[in-house]
Amino acid sequence: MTSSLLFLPGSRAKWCPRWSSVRQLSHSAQALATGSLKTENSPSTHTTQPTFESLGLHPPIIAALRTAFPHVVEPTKTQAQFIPAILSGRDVLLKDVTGSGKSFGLVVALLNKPRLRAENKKENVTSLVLVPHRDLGHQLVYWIERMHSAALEVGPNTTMPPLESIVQLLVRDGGAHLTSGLTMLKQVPPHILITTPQAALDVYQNSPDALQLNKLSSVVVDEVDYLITTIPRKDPERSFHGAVVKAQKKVMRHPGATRELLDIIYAQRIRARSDTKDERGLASGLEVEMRKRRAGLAGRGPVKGPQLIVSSATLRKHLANYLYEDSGYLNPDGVLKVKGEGVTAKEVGSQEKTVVGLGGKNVTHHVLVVSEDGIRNTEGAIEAEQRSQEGGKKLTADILAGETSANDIPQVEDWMIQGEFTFDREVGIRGLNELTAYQDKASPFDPNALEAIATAFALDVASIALLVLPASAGVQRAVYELREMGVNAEALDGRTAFDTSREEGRLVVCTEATIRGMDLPAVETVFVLGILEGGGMTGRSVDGYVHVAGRVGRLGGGSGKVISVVDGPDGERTIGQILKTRLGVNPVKLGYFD
Ligand SMILES: Nc1ncnc2c1ncn2[C@@H]1O[C@H](COP(=O)(O)OP(=O)(O)OP(=O)(O)O)[C@@H](O)[C@H]1O
Repeated sequence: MTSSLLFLPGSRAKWCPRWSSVRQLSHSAQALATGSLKTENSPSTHTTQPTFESLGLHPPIIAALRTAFPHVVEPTKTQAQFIPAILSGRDVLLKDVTGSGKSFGLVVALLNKPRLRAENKKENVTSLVLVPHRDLGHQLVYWIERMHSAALEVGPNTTMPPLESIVQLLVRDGGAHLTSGLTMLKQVPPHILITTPQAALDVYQNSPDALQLNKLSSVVVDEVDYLITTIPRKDPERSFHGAVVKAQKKVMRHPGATRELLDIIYAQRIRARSDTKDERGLASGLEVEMRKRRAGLAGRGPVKGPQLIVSSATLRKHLANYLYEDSGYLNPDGVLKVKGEGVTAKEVGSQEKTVVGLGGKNVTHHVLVVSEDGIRNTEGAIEAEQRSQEGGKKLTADILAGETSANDIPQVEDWMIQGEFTFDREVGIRGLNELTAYQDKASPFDPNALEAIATAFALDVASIALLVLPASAGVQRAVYELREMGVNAEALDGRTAFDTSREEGRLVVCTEATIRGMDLPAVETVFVLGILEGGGMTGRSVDGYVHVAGRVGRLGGGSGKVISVVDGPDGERTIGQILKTRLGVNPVKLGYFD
């Protein structure tokens, strides 16, 4: 196996240091990577501000990065911790607030990794990146595309691999993953393959050799808590033991595409792990057995397998424990656990020093309650002036690590464990005018709720707003209803979402499933219809709110509004608990609904 790198202007010898020499570039990067510097929760261990150079990234990649994204000058704290670890091949458990640059940093680090080649010099897929939905895939590809074009700009006479040999996206769009997608994958195995777990599994089942899962160098699971369902560990002191065991069994019966893939990729690690493991009760014993069977394992083997990186803003304890202690996916020696503290506004060029998360200091949260009687602010909402005196709270992912309660046992619905979410893109192709089918069918949406959203959109939004629906709601139907009310609404489409030349004054409709991890810096307001993640007061609904709210005020610098629209006393009580009790946020009044 030999290595070469991407973005290689001019002579490879000049621009393509081997990884061993790259590591010598920076003592601090090495120390971070090997764990001899304390990294978890301790960004202050740096005496000097880390730079992309000091982390060990290659100069051509840094040049392309800064040309394509002029606002990205130096790494965020969290990037400074995990980029060296990724470059050195360590496994990483990554948790930091929304908008702290996790996905972006992952992409940059993977680009920098040595290109994997087989003995016969044929290129292999180096990194497999699993994302929960196609639009996040489009976003990651878009970032790489921009860096690729910038690299050509920086060095127009350079030898540049074509984009498809750097990155490919494999999703189930009309079955393309098994036709043109598969053909391309076989012809030109890309350095980075971005895919939804279900599409990857289909390809594996159809053509096992195409993905070369046994040769990968890295596997990334982005938004891991959306892709892997875990159940809080049973607590014998509590009365909900039966419910836990039932939920665990359901997850084991339907592990979801992500676990199935990881079971295949990490078969050897799992075997080594399960051979030495104390089986601690029904759940783990049964689980190990099921997974051994799926992986077709027998006998003892060495601990091998590609580096695994998992990431989310909301990585709850039971998932982290599962990954770390039970799954067998991680290499027990030297996993780097990054638990970030968010991004300081100072880091992104503001004078403010407050640590921000959940959209941060300049993001306000609002609750509208709708009923037959009209639209009102929630009881107890504070005046905007009062809120600005209080200032923003320090909200970090730590708040979300709360105790397990009976309510946190998720209702394991099929959509939660399938690992792929789809919606009909036909509307974008045919045009909404042809959608007459809805005319004769009663709307599933509360007209008062849509009216509240339409009114707030008209009064409040100058640029782009998001409307986030529960996962099972019909996006196209909501678009239709809103258009009937005169709102310039459209369904989220990752292929066009980043086109900044498009007109503003748009309401982009999506579900909580299809907005996970999306970075749309122009979004100034997020509307949330109802309570997400099943409707009740659970850890998942808190996390759901955090992810959705994190679509505004990205990287701590921006401002914005998150407006929840609920109906009835239950909805009002639940959103109140999520905001005030779990997240420590006071809802603020929207003056025009007084
Ligand atoms: N080092 C940096 N300096 C300035 N901006 C950055 C830096 N890294 C990333 N960004 C910007 O921050 C934004 C958020 O990045 P990204 O989507 O990677 O965050 P995230 O932590 O993955 O968020 P989420 O948890 O919501 O998925 C992007 O617009 C990206 O351009």
